[in-house]
Amino acid sequence: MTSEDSRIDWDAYEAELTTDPAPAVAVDDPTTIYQGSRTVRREPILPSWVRSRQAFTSQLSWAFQHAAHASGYHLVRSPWYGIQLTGYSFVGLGRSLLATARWVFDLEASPLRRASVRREESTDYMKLSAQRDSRVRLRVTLALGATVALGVAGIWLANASGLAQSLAIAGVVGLFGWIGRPADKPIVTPAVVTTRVARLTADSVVKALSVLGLAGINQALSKSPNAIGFAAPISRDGAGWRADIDLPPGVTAGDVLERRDRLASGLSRPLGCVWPEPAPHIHPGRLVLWVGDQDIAAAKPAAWPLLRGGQVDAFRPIPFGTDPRGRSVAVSFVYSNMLIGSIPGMGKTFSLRLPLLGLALDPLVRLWAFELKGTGDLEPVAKVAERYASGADDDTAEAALLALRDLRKECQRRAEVIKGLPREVCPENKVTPELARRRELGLALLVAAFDECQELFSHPDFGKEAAELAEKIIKLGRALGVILILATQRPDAKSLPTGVSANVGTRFSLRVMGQVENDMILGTSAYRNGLRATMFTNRDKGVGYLVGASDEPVIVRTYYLDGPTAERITDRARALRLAAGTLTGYAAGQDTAAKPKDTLLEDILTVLPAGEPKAWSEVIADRLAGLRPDVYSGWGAEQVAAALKPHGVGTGQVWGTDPTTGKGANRRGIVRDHVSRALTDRDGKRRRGSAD
Ligand SMILES: Nc1ncnc2c1ncn2[C@@H]1O[C@H](COP(=O)(O)OP(=O)(O)OP(=O)(O)O)[C@@H](O)[C@H]1O
Repeated sequence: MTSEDSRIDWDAYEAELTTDPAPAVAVDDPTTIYQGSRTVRREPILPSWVRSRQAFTSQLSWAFQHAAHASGYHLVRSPWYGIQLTGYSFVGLGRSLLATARWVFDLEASPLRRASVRREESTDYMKLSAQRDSRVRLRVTLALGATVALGVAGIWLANASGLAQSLAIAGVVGLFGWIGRPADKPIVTPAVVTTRVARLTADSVVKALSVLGLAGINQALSKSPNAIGFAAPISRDGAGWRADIDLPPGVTAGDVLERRDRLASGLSRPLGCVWPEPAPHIHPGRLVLWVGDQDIAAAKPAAWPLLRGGQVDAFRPIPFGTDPRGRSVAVSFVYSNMLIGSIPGMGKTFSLRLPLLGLALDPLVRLWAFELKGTGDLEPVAKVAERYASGADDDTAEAALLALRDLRKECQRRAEVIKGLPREVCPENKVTPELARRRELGLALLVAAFDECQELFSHPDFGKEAAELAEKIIKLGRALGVILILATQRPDAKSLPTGVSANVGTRFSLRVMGQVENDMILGTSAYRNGLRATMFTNRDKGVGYLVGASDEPVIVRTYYLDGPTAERITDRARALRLAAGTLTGYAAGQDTAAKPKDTLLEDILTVLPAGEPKAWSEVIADRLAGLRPDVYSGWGAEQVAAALKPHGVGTGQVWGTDPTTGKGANRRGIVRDHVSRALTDRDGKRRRGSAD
């Protein structure tokens, strides 16, 4: 710990940050109360789409889109409907004339009359004939009246406007066409075909569980067909069915999760519809099975709520994705760092870019972005980033390392600022929205993203120092408004330091291949607790387990924002920043990502005069801080050793005298000759380089 550190009670900061301000996104229905063995379920008074503004607007927009779709569909087909109706109208006219004639001449009673003739019942026949005569007389009069009325209407129509004539002709053709239509062939085909999804039943669930090949389930079922319990009736939940299952003793939800594909096969549903989740807070054998009506991978991703416009408050959670049930899931970057991991090509960069775009829409948030693969996927963010670098080379890795060093210093500066504030302004010793808004304090959220961070952490020269710095920043920066977002495609101990992976608050794992990677990203024991990002398939792009954003881990499909959309968002964010006067650094054309000139070797030779061949590293660090406090303040022996390593200068045991105790001791130190030799080598190389 450096002298700067000792003035700050870092542990106190840590202890105060035990609560996560992100609002809970309940996976399990909170209206379910468990009363011993009985489950009582309170049905909500209002349907969920009325209670949530987002659900209400989505329902409304669905209705609108449905109506618009149906109108468009029928409008396009209306000429064809007209042709068909005209054709059928002749048939309809014939049918109508025939039916009128049958009615006028009472033909429906003629079989009765013929029967009375056959039976030679003259009284019956006389009665029927008399009835027919009176009926026909009345009906002929009515028919004549109707014909006269039609004739008058025809004469009026002949003199009416063209529009009235067209409407009348369309009406008559439509009416007769409708009457003449064939019974087996509808003229108007439905615009929306509703596919009925089979209801999820307890029987189908038990059958599907019994084909998983799990001995525990099969043995239990052979003893009792009721070995699989249901904690609550299977019910509709969002656009799918939900079953709360109690697996037989000894079987865990994780066992089932591993066989998600077999479960889907047993249920005869697409894999992307079948989402088993553990509920370890109830017990390890509780499985919450959600079976969606639609394959999540095939479904159109929901639109990002921030797409439409407006500004963002970074102290509120940023919309990140939707759970399989279609509910929005947000991630808070206040007091919480984030780690994203997966095998290549599953959507890490998209998942990292998404919150950066959201945070960019808060003009007070300072953004640093480093993309160590060199594909330029974070390019849209560069327009608003205070620091930005992209590349798979050493220079970019070094720029990222320098950024970490500066973040560390920034943490120390912020801690000093906060310490100096009156208790009533800053009672909890951490950055609040009010403090972040006071620009003179410089406490606005500073979010630094490192995509493909394994390139930095496994770098032969910078890796060790970067890992140490990242761990410190992750532990201490969050209270001070300095937040890291890291994404890696190689989550192993070498590429993702355990000090880093153990301390991040929010974790998002897209598809990974094994338990070790799974637990590196989602946290120790995640796999054992049934959180298995191994169950995702190659089709599940952008789909992962999100841990730490809410009380319960949740499966999330990230909102999909492609490159052009990201550009549009950062254009908006840039305009907001220009208006607020917060566009600084790289985005404002100042090259802050450029490395400051490295004068370490010269500086060491300055503080270690020729008459002093060796000195302890800590002594050198103190002297360097005296020489250039802006560059070296806060450095200790470790930093000096790490910074010298890329120059090929190592440290060794050096005999010296402790200035405070006056006692001699052997400690790690530097030999002046090594430094001057490294300087000569470097200058020689530079000369040769410029000569080439
Ligand atoms: N939410 C999403 N919905 C649908 N497709 C997505 C989603 N997120 C990402 N994808 C798709 O996944 C592909 C890979 O995304 P991305 O480049 O972020 O992967 P990656 O994990 O960073 O890959 P690599 O490790 O190779 O850099 C993209 O082309 C994108 O189309």
